[in-house]
Order: sequence, then structure tokens, then C-alpha cells
Amino acid sequence: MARKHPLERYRNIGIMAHIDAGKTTTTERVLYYTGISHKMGEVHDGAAVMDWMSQEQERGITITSAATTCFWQGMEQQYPEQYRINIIDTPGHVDFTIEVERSLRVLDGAVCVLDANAGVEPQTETVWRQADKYHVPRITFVNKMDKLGADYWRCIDMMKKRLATYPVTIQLPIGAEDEFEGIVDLIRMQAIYWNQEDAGRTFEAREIPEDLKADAQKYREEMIEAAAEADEEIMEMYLENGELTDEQIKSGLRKRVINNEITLCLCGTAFKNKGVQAMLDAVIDYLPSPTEVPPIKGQDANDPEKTIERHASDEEPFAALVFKIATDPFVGSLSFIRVYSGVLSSGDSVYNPIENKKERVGRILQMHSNTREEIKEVRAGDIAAVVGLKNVTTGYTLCAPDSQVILERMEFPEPVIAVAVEPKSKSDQEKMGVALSKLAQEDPSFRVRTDEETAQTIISGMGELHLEIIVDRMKREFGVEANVGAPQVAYRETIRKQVEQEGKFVRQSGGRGQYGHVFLRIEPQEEAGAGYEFVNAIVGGVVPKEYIGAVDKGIQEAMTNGVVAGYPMVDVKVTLYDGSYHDVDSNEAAFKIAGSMALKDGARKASPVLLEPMMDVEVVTPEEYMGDVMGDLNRRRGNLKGMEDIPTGKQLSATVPLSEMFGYATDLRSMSQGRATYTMQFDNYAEAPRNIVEALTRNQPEKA
Ligand SMILES: Nc1nc2c(ncn2[C@@H]2O[C@H](COP(=O)(O)OP(=O)(O)OP(=O)(O)O)[C@@H](O)[C@H]2O)c(=O)[nH]1
Repeated sequence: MARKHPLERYRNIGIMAHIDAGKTTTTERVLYYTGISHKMGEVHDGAAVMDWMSQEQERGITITSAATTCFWQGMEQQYPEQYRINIIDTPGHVDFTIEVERSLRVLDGAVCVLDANAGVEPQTETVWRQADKYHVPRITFVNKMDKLGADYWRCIDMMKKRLATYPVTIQLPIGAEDEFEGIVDLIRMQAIYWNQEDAGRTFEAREIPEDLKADAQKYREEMIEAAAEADEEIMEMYLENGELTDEQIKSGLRKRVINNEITLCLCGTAFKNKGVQAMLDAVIDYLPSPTEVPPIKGQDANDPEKTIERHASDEEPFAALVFKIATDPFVGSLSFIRVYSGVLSSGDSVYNPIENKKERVGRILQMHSNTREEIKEVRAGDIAAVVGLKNVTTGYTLCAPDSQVILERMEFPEPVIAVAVEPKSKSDQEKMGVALSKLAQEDPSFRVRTDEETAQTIISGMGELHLEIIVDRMKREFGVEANVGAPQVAYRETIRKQVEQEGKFVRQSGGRGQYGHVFLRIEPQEEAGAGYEFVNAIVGGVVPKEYIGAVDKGIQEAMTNGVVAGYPMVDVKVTLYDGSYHDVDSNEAAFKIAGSMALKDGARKASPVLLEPMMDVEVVTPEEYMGDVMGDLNRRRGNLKGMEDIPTGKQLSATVPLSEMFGYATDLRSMSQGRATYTMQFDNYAEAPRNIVEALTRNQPEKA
């Protein structure tokens, strides 16, 4: 079967923004204007098509990034054929940055939505930096031009200052706030007004209003100059003629957007149905198709030293990245994939190089937000969901069995906040384990562990909201009722010194005994965040090969409950360098215990320390509350990093220990009569002060 839409007519895009800037409303309008959704859903009446999970509808925020596909032929049907746009709606709340990261990872371009009044907000900066990290080309849609205080030029100014980017405007707003009427298109040099009788489906192009003509000329010049810098050829033409054709301007701008040298700015109001279609045209005109981004790199699955490149082409072997797992009440587990190369049909076998397993692909679904369509195959550039894969999690590669590759894996942040969950009844207890492990498989920023001392189930994640939603989903989707403890800090432990430690586990009581014996070198990793590393330095088989894995396992198990206060140990390198075995009595279990014992005993002598998560806190407050807010942050052991004037007041940034931030939302509200807002995200782990360690260990029995 031939490809319906050539790759050049694909756009895989994400929509990113600070919370409440209007991503969901904008996406809704896109679906409406492209004909996917016939009823316009408003965020407040909980009918938005993209926000399909019930929690999202209740809270009016976007939690999971749903993928959806739509088709667009231009505002004036100016493109000869339809383009296929795959959109991922990404959440704006910091607790879910992981969702943003994993969508950015598989996208070719993004639209950054700003609130025209608030401009660049803390979370805008965060997602912008993430997009920088993955080299995602961007255009910016300044939304809410109808809102009180809307100011397009201030937004552009903030982008220069706070995002360190080079914004180039290709539109001018006509009016602002409740007098916002439409836009001036600087390429066509026309004013565009959307008709409100049909919810902005149709529009009128008119002459540019008299009072905007001089500005239009000026900003068009700037735009052309930016386009001319794309390459020497365009520059020469510009210097020769003093002008460029519309096509030359577009191609120059396009080139520079794709190279991440500039970002184009547009404006409108999704809510009042103005400007969205022009933004879609810009997606087609300036954001790259899968063939215009660099080929994805991977490792040869059979030779980790060898780098493989895969180009966006149906002719190359199949390779795809799993970027999201979702449990669906109707079909079970759904794996969302981005196909980088090749073709996959339902019924084919795919290879999972991380688990070394081959799996058969069942149904393949094209997601249209809350509806889905079964399709027969996926090709390079596609985003789709595969039903029923068993051994995959987010970040895994799927590839052709005869051409094995591991695509660049995603990095996931460590969870910082934990709560104990206790099943309400016996039957809940049985179901809870299953539910939690399914949810953990979907979401790599969520972990489950059992506390060794209290035998409680502890779940940890990125923030209070994140865990609240997990507990909520457990109840709704799996029918598990649980009592939830107060949120606690997910402390960590590590060591500061290198030690060598013997671990010997011997039992001889007639018959077959137990014998495991190891020597470990235990040392801190040089770099924080390097994680756990196991080195096998056994020579001459003093610890037989078949037991090495068990030693490693024993060490890892011991590390889940550290020696200071029972928190997981991180950033430790362990070298197994010596040991002995017994012909009859040695087995895996004995070596596992020996490894575990050696680690625990060694860690106690290796200057173990407790680490606490430090949060990057950004507070936006009207000026009159600034003194109170600052004083309060000081009391919370905060370290003030900066203060800036912003349109809505002052923005303070500080590093504060997470343990001091519980209840902050309420305190900040009462301190500022509800007018200050804040965002918080993990920054780093720092050594906890002595009083915290003492408080945490006071009630603990001496560890065995
Ligand atoms: N005045 C005005 N309000 C808007 C506009 N677009 C969206 N809103 C409102 O702003 C609020 C937030 O919009 P959403 O679309 O939910 O924002 P979001 O960025 O998706 O929010 P999260 O999903 O929670 O991150 C809603 O009350 C919208 O109705 C606009 O163009 N003008």
C-alpha cells in the first residue's frame, strides 16, 4: 500500500505553555476548525475533547498528553493537498514536566502558547529550556489578546529577555483587550478579521487600517531582514532588489526556524475565535516535516559502540520509540509510538532490544483525542498507539527483528515526594499491588516501594498533585480504596567515603548448606545523579559467573533501604573484586545475601549522609506583598536567587528545601489575599542539616 500523505506533508507538533495560558482551548479550536470535532468544547464546562480523563475534566487541567491527528489545507485552501498534523497536548503543571519531556522528545516542532497579559511565566521558561534541550523548532502564539492587560509587544520583549531567543513577528495585533479585532499579516500585507457568526470559521481580508500602516511597513522590513540572513543566496537577492518575494521570505524564515535561530510570533485569542487558523498555516509554513529534522541516532543493539542513524523513510528498517503507556478501560494497555523509519503492519513481529524479546503487534490505533480509528499500518513519521504489547515501558525502542537498534533513551527525574497508602479492606489490598504496578509502568516519574520497617506501601512522585491523581486513578480505574498518609519528603542517602567490605553468608546444618562470600569496594560516584554502578572485577572465577548477577541484585536490594534512616541510597559505585565459593553449598540466594550484607556493613563505615530535595521555587506576587513573601521564604530556609519586575508585579526565585514547602499554597494565599502564585520544581539534592537527620532517626530502632 502506498503512503497517503507524503512525509513532506506531515507535521508532528506539540503545544506547550505555562498552566492556564490556553493550550487546551487552542487545541480544541484546532480540532474544530480542521473538522475533527463538531462541537466546540469549552474548558469550563468540562467538555473539552482533548482532556478526556475524568480527573482532567473535574480539575480543568491537562494531565496526560493525548495524541491526536487532524488534517489541514490552509486557511484559504491555499495548499494543493492536505497536510497531516499530529498534535500532542502537553500539560502545563510542573508536577507533570515528565509528560512534557517525553512528548518533546518525539516531536519535530512546537507551538508555545503565551498568555498575552502574563507573558513569559515561570513554567514557560521551563518548557522552553526543555525544548532547547531537544532542539525543537518553535513558533509562539500570543493568546488571550482579548484579555484585560493584553500586550503583544511586552510579550515579545519578555521573550528576548527571559528566553534569550530571537523573536520575529510575522503579524501585528489590531487593537488589544476588548478592542482586539484581528491581525495584520505582514507577508500578505493584509488585515484579517474572523467572522464571529460562525465561531470564526470564515474570515475577511481587508486593507490594513490607516493607523497601522507605518508599523506594518516597519515590522515587515525587520521580518525580511531576518529572512535574508537565512543564507547567502537570499541575502544577495535582498541586497540586489531591496525586497524579497513572499516565497523567498517564507523559505528564509522557515530555514531559520528549523535551525533554531529564530522563533516566529503570532497572536490571537483562541477563546474568542481569532487567529487560530493563521497559526495552523504557520505550522505548515515554518515548522519542519519529519524529513527536515536531523536523522535520529541510536546504538546498534548488538554492538553498543556502534552508532546507527535512521532517516525518516519507509525504505529503512522499522524503528520506533515508545513515548507513553496508557491503560485503557476498553482495550487494556496502549503503547504510544513515534515511528522514525520503516513500516509496521498489524500482525507483524517487532523486536524489543532492551528486553531481548520479540512481540507480535496486535491492533494499531490512530488516536483522535477521545475517539480512535483502527489502522492497518504505520509508517515513518507517524504517531499511533499499539494495543497489547507486554514488555515495554516509556522510552523503549521497537525495531525490526533483523535490524536491531536502541534509540536514544529518555532521562527521567527522580521523585521527590512520598505518601504511604494503605488499602481500606482485604480485597483492596490484593488489587492495590496490581494497580500500582500498572500505574508505575505508565509513568516513569512515579515509584512504589515497601518500607522495610513499617511494611507500608510508599508511593513517590513529582509533587502533591501528581500523587493525588495517582490515588484518584487507583480508585476510579482499578476500584481500589486506600487511606493516604500525609505527604513526606522522599529523602535519599549516599556515602562520602570509599571503603572495602567483606560479606560472608555461611550456614552449615547437616545436608546442603549455604555459602556466599564476597569482597566489595564501595565508593561515592564522582558526579551527583550518576546513579548506581556495578563493576565486576572478579578474575580467575573466585566468584563463579553464574552468581555475579545475584550479588548485584543483593546490593541493589540493600540500597533500597539505606543505613542512615532507611531511605534509598543513590550515586554509589560498587566493585566486586574478590570472594570465594563452595562446590556444594554455594547458590544464588547465598551470594545475594552476602552482597546485601556487605553493602549494608560497608555503607555504615563509608560516612553515610542524608540528602534532601531542594526545590526551585518561583513566586509571582503583587509588589505590596513582596516583603512578607520574602520573609516567609527566609524562614523556610530559602536561599533567594533573584527578583525581577514583571507585568503582574514581582517574580522571586529561590531554592528551598522541599520539607519546608508543605502547606505553602495555603500560606501564600493568606499572605497575599490570594493574589500571589507560585510554581515549584525539583532542583537538586543537598545534604540535610543535622537536626533533620536527628528528627528522622530519633524514633527508629537501631538497624539490624
Ligand atoms: N480571555 C481569554 N481567555 C482564554 C483564552 N484562551 C483560553 N482562555 C481561558 O483560560 C483558561 C485556561 O485555558 P486552558 O485552555 O484550560 O489552558 P491550558 O493552558 O490548557 O491549561 P492546563 O491544561 O491546565 O495547563 C480557561 O478558563 C479558558 O477559557 C483567550 O483567548 N482569551
